[in-house]
Amino acid sequence: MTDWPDGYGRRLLDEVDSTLNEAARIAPGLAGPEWILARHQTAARGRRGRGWASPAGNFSATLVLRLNGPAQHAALRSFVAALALFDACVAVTGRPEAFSLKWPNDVLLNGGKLAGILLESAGVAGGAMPLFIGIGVNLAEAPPADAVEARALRPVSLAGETGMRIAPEAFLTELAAAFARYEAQFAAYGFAPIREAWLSRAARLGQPVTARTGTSETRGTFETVDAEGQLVLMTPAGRVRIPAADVFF
Ligand SMILES: O=C(O)CCCC[C@@H]1SC[C@@H]2NC(=O)N[C@@H]21
Repeated sequence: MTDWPDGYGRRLLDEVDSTLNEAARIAPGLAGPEWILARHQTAARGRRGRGWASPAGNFSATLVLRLNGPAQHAALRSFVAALALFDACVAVTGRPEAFSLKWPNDVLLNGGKLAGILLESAGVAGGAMPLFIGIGVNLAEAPPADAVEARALRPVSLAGETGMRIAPEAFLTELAAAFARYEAQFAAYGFAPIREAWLSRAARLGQPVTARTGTSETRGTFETVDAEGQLVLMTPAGRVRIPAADVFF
């Protein structure tokens, strides 16, 4: 059985608007990192202003962290969280080959989108930056395919793809333990080992992908992720580094 990691708090809510909103409300009173898990969210949000379906049975949580390091390290926590999510998925299913990571931080199962991460921050308070890592996993149910953009990957659920029913509380224990391990590695050795581990689980490495930023699109071969976490594409016009985008396969 996996132990809850030392130094991390947790609270369980029946219903909340969004665990990200709850994180912002409680952060000023927290002394250390805290996981907030909600059975149901009434106003969950996804990346780039999109909504996020959050029915009971799915995993909906936010980790509140206080960061003392350089501001650019905050965004790299999305790779730490994605790796932890990957490991938690493997821990509960025993199927490492079924999962992969899509830049910057989606978890795929059998090639469909299983989980997403949304990072938010709340400005500097007392020298430490509060960072909120919102994580949603379709443990029980996935939204219908027509609820996502035309070129987006099909949404999948863990139950639908594997027949396994995993309780959000059990998933949180695995995720919190994995996050604490990778966070300790990040604190000790920086981004390099996190980057290597992320790349070894990456979907479509060496293959053509399209990165969309606003209204412009860049098509190229997915070469790597650089030391700043940027997507590196080799295009006919040369190597392009992309700090933030939606990626389509
Ligand atoms: O668009 C994505 O891929 C990111 C989805 C993030 C959803 C999670 S669910 C818990 C937390 N609360 C929210 O309102 N959003 C995040």
